[in-house]
Amino acid sequence: MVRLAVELRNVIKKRHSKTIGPINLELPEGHIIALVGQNGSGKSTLLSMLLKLALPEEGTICWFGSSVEGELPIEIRRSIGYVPESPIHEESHWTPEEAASFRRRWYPDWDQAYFQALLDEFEVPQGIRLGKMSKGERRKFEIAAVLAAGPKLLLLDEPSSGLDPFAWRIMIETLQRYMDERQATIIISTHIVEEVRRLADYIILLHKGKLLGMAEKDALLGAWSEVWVSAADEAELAELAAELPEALELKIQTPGMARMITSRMQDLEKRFSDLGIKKIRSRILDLEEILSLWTMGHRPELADLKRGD
Ligand SMILES: Nc1ncnc2c1ncn2[C@@H]1O[C@H](COP(=O)(O)OP(=O)(O)OP(=O)(O)O)[C@@H](O)[C@H]1O
Repeated sequence: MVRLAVELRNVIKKRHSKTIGPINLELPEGHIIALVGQNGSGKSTLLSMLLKLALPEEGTICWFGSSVEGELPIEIRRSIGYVPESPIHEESHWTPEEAASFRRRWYPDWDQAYFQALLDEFEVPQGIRLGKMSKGERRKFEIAAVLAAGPKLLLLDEPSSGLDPFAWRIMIETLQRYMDERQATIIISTHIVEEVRRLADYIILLHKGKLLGMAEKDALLGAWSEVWVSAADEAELAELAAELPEALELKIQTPGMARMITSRMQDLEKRFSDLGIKKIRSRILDLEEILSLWTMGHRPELADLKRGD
């Protein structure tokens, strides 16, 4: 049976005129889950609710199988690591070493050697105040410090914002290794499709406050194709449309050639040969295009944890 790190049931958060939710989600332990969606879709709000920094108006959230009334108990709070979109000001006058000695007192599993190794690998300058660091240097400190506390659940709000490509690669490898070695659950909000492609086991898509679903990344990759076939004119296009229920967004692209997209390429290929339709070429859509199609309403097959994914 799949163990859940977090479960949300009918969770609704009202933000002025905007409503985030209802959100129903089961987030499995030991996986990396990417939270994607356009600006303002509710990603940061969802992460804040997972820490009880924002409280939903409706619904319930369970952490590691327990729902919690009031504040998060200290043992649950300590098992969650959070890198917010903007760093907290309270630590800005400290050096990395001073901030670490404070955090060390709060997190019993703090691993100083791991913290130091990550600072070295990221080349975070030491001896200067966090508030004086560049955005990327501060981000690297935050990632190192959150991992050193040994969380079971890691909430990362756009963690790579400000990182150079070298640091970005270290971050990707570090998170992957951390998840593999500790069976931790990592929820990462991001706009970077390459990050999703490299890291995510599952993808959650939010759009304008609504949850569009959670899908397995591997099921999404390769799910959609763009296909071009010969079609003389609009009359022939209408015939194609009637004969090819698997084809979506069918239109004449250039004289003599029609373009379509499909999530049922094999069925379509068979139909082409049955009907004598001449395929000119096809290509598999990339993840960015698939997420855009999903946002526009072309829902993929969603993850079904009970099926044992
Ligand atoms: N503290 C707040 N008070 C009122 N409204 C808020 C607050 N925080 C966020 N909102 C609103 O809630 C909606 C969701 O915001 P949120 O920050 O969760 O989106 P996001 O998906 O993380 O966006 P981005 O990609 O830009 O970081 C937005 O319309 C935003 O204006």
